[in-house]
Amino acid sequence: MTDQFTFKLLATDGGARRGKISMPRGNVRTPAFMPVGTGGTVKAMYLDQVRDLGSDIILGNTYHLMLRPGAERVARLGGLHDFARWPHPILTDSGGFQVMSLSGLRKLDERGVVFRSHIDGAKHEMSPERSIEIQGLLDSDIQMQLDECIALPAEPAEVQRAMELSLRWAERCKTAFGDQPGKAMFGIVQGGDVPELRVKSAQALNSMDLKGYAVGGLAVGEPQAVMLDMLSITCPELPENKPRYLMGVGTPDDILKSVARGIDMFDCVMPTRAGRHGLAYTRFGKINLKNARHADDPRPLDEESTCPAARDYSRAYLHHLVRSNEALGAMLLTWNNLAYYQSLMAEIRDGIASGKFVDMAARISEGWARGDI
Ligand SMILES: Nc1cc(N)c2c(=O)[nH][nH]c(=O)c2c1
Repeated sequence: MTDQFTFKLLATDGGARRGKISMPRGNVRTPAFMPVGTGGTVKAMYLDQVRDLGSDIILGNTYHLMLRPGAERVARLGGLHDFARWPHPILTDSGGFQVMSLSGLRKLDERGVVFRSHIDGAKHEMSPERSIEIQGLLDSDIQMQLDECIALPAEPAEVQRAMELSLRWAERCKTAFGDQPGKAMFGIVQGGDVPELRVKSAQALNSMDLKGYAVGGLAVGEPQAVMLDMLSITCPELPENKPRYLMGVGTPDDILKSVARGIDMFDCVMPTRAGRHGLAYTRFGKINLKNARHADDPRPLDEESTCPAARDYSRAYLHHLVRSNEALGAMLLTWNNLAYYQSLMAEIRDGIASGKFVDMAARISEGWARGDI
């Protein structure tokens, strides 16, 4: 056990990195995938199941939790770990991204954002300081700076304005976070699809000597090639001895290609949201269980999987559950999808450690391309 937040780079294979984040609530093996636990729950899963699949850390959404049940209420009840019965590390986002994507954003200026709740329309103000305060009330282990993420494509002048505002907000978040040895506040690199702005943002955040760095402003509508190009430009500007977190990413293919460019941490709603919509991620590719072709298929999703949802249920049954909109359909497919994502992360970590990342990635990609699923 440790009372400090530390990152150790254990191995590299080309641009891919194998590492370990250590903090008082536990260790995170990187590259790591963080299941999204929006309102203190990973939808359609028991958190013990999430843990048993190999999840070292989950993500909590500050926007949702501040609106309901409320950060002060969670604090009174002992913090998010006790509230949700998840004693392991939690990363919380700043809330800013979801303010701008979910709420009725009323105003954004130097002070912060003013918005109306998508739940009851109540007015809220979120400054960099308030975002860090809320994440502290949640007792979050890794807290994200408040930033402004703009959708792509965007005018370079607008990208620059948002990037520079985010840098000023990073300084304010660093000051508000103060010195919490066992916790971390990560800065977020912005700069859109403009290489020189990405470099400027990364170098400025680097000079703040933060405990970790996220790459934001991607997975916001740009082609995968643009995202990957921005990673190839950004990651070399970030310190080797700090974790790098790509926000909101992604598909298994996104993850493989982003690990190859130096990313250590990922979060994405894709496996959980897809599971609720009848989609299964497998080593053979993605399977849409709504499709009638599965109605009489006695095969499981993957008879070699260690996950009962993938190994013990026929595609015909899963198709029936999905078409009947049965809750068990969402539960089993979410279970399968998170199991697949965590098995992919374990395979990636092993591939890097053994110096076989490139061959491993090629083999996995070939499996997806088989198509006879
Ligand atoms: N794709 C993205 C998902 C996210 N949750 C975020 C975010 O929380 N902050 N900033 C970002 O740029 C961002 C990008």
